[in-house]
Amino acid sequence: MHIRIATRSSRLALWQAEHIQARLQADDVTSELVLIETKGDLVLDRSLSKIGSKGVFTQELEDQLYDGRVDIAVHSAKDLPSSLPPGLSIIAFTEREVANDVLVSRNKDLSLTSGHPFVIGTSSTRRIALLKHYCPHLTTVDMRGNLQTRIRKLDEGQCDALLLAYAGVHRMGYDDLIVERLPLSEFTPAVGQGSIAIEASDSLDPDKLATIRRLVNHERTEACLLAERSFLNRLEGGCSIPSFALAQWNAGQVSLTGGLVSLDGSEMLRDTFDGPQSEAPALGHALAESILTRGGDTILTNIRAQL
Ligand SMILES: NCc1[nH]cc(CCC(=O)O)c1CC(=O)O
Repeated sequence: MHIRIATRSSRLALWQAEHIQARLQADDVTSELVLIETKGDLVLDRSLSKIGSKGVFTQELEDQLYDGRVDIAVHSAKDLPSSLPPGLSIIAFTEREVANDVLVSRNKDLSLTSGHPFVIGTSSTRRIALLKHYCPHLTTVDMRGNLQTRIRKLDEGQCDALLLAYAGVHRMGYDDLIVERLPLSEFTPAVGQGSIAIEASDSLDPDKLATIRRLVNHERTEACLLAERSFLNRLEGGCSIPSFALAQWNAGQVSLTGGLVSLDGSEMLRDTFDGPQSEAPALGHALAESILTRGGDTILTNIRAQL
């Protein structure tokens, strides 16, 4: 069996695609990578929320899936919109890496809780809003580009620290620069953070589908991500909305915590729902309903007006 894999060409994307290749190789499946640039890679002078929330890092890969030029596309699960274009599905999720956000700096003394002001580079609306809520003494500067670019900007002095996903920092070998791992209870990650998702056309050969699922999919992570993605889907939020959610396995059940924070950090809504694996999508829906009825709908309306 031979699998053609579409991937972005950033170092992180290549690491992830090669990780999938290694998984497939365990069963003598051969594969090749097809490197594709996306709008999110090419347009670096505007924030993601201004480029457009949906499919900024995925659309050009999806075009290849439709054409049948590739069998699968490999993405950070976090970068995949909560509803996919017709005819495309996620067929597998890898076991989630440590999901936390981390503070990255050359200065080991920096901490979000020290009370000392400093400047954090990030372009994520979620991270900016959470920082405004929990750490109003800190300031942020816009920082886009891949991980290597951001670390260069850090070294040039454009900021004192970066706020990043542990998963990407670790995969790129920058663990030495981690000065703090942020608590999941406050800096709850973005939906999907830390897992790698495999996207395919619904017309993918069933033998390939079964083989890829067997070699790559992690069932518990899949249940957790179904819960998180159902939450995001109900909020109709892409990566431009400061929502957050993390589902975890707890005594045989899925426990989903998530919510929404206003852009200025002043309003914070959170809730937790637990249930059996089979009800994972319903948990996401219930969480979204809770957040929306408690004022989340107004927060979302305001956010959409401001972006
Ligand atoms: N938004 C970009 C992005 N998409 C996935 C990751 C990291 C890897 C992951 O979370 O799986 C990152 C960088 C970051 O947020 O620090």
